[in-house]
Amino acid sequence: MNAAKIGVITFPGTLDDHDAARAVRQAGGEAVSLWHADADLRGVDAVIVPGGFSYGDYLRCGAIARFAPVMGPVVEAAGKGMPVLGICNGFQILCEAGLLPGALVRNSAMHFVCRDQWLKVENTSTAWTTRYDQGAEVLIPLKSGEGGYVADKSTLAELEGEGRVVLRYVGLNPNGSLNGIAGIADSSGRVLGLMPHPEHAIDALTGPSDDGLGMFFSALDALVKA
Ligand SMILES: NC(=O)CC[C@H](N)C(=O)O
Repeated sequence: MNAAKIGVITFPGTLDDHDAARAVRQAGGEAVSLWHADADLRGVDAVIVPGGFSYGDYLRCGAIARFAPVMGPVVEAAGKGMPVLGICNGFQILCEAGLLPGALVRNSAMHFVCRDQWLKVENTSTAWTTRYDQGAEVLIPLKSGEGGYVADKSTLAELEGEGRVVLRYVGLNPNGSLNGIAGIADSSGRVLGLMPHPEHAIDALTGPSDDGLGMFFSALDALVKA
């Protein structure tokens, strides 16, 4: 059987596309490079919008990338159930694109945060989290300047009520995110955005853990079952 194809988008200023592609391969998938100017998704089964500084973070993180040609097909495919993972800058882009609610704003301490961060997995039924145990605590690197998750009261209540807060910071809240939110899903559970970087935690030898790999395995499981 052919490996499922997971597209990894590169925008000008993207930083973590290679690590995301490596994580896909390590989990047994085929990583397909997508370029910001692509008009289609090259036949992929899922998409990762990776981290970095797309378009230099000008204006606001993710605010320009959301208009990149490739994002049209991503939004359309997500609407039809394609699994989409937005990591850090990718999460910011998915919020700007309207695939996920709310926004990411400057960290409460007003400086860039780079640390290994404990997270709690609160929803194991999304396309990207089935490989985790409910309530599992995982150690994943976080490195961002605009990582504070905000949303209005009714959106927050909806996210909490529907179990769409998938990941929450444990121990401390590193960026002032409301309710300690580190990652959320859309209502289908197939689009996930998170600020920490699972693609940087795929090898216990180089650290800080291999806790991130489960996300890539989960998506590949979901694609096999689809
Ligand atoms: N690691 C990242 O993707 C960083 C995202 C964005 N540039 C920020 O600083 O918030």
